[in-house]
Amino acid sequence: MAAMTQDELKQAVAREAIKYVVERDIVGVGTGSTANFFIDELAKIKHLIKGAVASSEATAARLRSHDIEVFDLNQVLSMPVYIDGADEVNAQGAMIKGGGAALTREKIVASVADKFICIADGSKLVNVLGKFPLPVEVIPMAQAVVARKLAKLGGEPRLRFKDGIPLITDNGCVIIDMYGLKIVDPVAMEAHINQIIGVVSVGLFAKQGANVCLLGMPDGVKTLTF
Ligand SMILES: O=C[C@H](O)[C@H](O)[C@H](O)COP(=O)(O)O
Repeated sequence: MAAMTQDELKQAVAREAIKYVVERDIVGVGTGSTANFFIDELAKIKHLIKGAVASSEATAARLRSHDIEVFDLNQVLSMPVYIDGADEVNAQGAMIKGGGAALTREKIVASVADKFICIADGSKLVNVLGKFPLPVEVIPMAQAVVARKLAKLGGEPRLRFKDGIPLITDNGCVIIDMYGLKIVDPVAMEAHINQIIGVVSVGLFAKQGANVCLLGMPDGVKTLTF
């Protein structure tokens, strides 16, 4: 039997995540290629849910393309689950996110949900977070001062570019990626970066990490519960 492709692994966890969707309620939806597979699965049961809250403009557009109603978070008091991918996850459920530049809205939507269901192919599980560059969303005028402060943490801060120009997020901000940072204490690192003036948010989801992680493995979906 041929080995499963990464897309097939992502599709498998997206399918599994549907089991966590609560009928007649709102589901928080993340951003990225794995979340896109989830949206396509969600479309198949859209008649059973009330609607969704999106963590990015791209996710909102994909949800709407399937005729899934997208609610403004300001109109939503609570939601049972937030379902999203990750760039790295450790055995305690702490994650690096923001490879798709949606970290801030992802964190905001996730903070309203009762449970964070992380969906990822098995290659995202790591012992120590930090091989994937840690994204930090920053107010543009503070870019240089924040980069200088981030450099003191040991890694190399690099402004993220797209098509030759600095990437601008859905929130009108820039992203500084921290290369080579070994994150031994994710909760402390998240708190430290959060207090740097000019930082909007950091792509470390440690204080509020995943409650469940569905990992796509060659022999099936592995479920980690935290
Ligand atoms: O900003 C993007 C998000 O945090 C994504 O959830 C993360 O980058 C994982 O994306 P993918 O499922 O494409 O690997």
